[in-house]
Amino acid sequence: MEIQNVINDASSAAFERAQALLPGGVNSPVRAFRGVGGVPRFIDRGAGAYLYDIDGNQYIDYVLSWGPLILGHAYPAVVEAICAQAQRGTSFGAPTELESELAELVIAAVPSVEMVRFVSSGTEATMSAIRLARAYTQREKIIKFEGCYHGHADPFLVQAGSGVATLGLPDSPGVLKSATSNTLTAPFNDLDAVEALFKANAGQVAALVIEPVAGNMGFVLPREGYLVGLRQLCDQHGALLIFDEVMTGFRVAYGGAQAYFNVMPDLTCLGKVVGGGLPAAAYGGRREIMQMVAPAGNMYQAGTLSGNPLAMVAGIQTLREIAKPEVFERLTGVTSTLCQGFWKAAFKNSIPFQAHKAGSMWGFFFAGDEVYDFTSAKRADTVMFGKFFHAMLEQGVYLAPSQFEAAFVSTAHSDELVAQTIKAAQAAFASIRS
Ligand SMILES: Cc1ncc(COP(=O)(O)O)c(C=O)c1O
Ligand SMILES: N[C@H](C=O)CCC(=O)O
Repeated sequence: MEIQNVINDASSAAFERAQALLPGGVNSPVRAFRGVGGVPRFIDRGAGAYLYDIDGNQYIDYVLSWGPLILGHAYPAVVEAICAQAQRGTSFGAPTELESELAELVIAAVPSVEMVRFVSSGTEATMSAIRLARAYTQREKIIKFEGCYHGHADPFLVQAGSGVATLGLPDSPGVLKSATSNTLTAPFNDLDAVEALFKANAGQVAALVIEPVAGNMGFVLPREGYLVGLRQLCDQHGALLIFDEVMTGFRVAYGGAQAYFNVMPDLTCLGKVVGGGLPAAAYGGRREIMQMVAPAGNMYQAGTLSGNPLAMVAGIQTLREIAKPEVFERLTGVTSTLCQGFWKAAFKNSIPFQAHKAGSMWGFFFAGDEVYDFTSAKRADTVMFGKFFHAMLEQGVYLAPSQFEAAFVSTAHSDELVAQTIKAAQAAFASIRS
């Protein structure tokens, strides 16, 4: 194994300083490396597919800011657009034409979206979408899935994935029982469980919200027919279907998971790629439902920095670039090569393992049996994951520091970098065997 990145003195010092100032030394839990141990790398800069830490180590980055950077770090057209906009002002608190420009791109791309409202984070998007669903249906309950993560708003912090799963936390203290008493949960990929919930709560379910491809319990694909089945159950029971495409939007396909699987939700939440690496997110859907949002209607939702011009131009440039047909063809090919390469290397070392993908989003488990829900995801070997993660980090490959996260590729991940990553994986599997 070719070890490159073992010196992390500067990151260690920075982490010590940060821990005295910020809870856990970070501003979002998974970054703290608690799922894998060790010192989180403090980042100096990013360029293309690479991250550089403050000790001068270079990494091929498969986290990409947790998904947004589909063009890689500091993509020139995006940086130029942000700089040009910054010269003209960073925020106005008044409408700009940029918001309509990005809205037109979103509506053209995402098949079920006819109108859109921009917000600043995925959390705001999902929180607002369920408020809207409740207002529209005049019902109170929602169904979510074990291991799915929809941001940190109170009603969603029930059996949540991502950092909640990484840290093995129970549902969060501080969240009132009354805030979650209308949240029903079902296992992912189990239509019968959803049908039973609808029957037991007849006429009370406003919406079913799902990550159509789960990326916050690790990467888990929906089984054949599952999303169509959910669509049918929602129709039968008068509930709205909400796809949380914060992660999958513009990622598994340009039109998101709904285009990839050809299943249309009533409302869609977007984030990450839509802001091109700046804080923008959105919710949108059928015009008739979206017209309920204030000031067109009376469902209230607002934001000082919503539709921020810097974020709008970053989103516009990003979507323009990735709309080119050849982009997704290449991204999908690169992701397939990575998954196959990892899987073959694990197999060669007799390590129970699986890797899966959709478009430019992928993930893997140290598990021999099929992973199809949160329970089976939790059976995966997190100790092996931790060893593999560090073996890769030492060879200059930056993966998400938790088994319960997904991985991403960008247009900057060349065939050469992918080959280098697979070579590192071969060495990592060999080093962690037994
Ligand atoms: C599927 C999904 N929904 C919602 C969120 C929340 O987004 P944010 O972190 O921007 O609030 C995330 C990520 O954190 C996510 O992956
Ligand atoms: N899984 C989360 C988002 O997709 C990871 C981001 C975070 O919690 O910081």
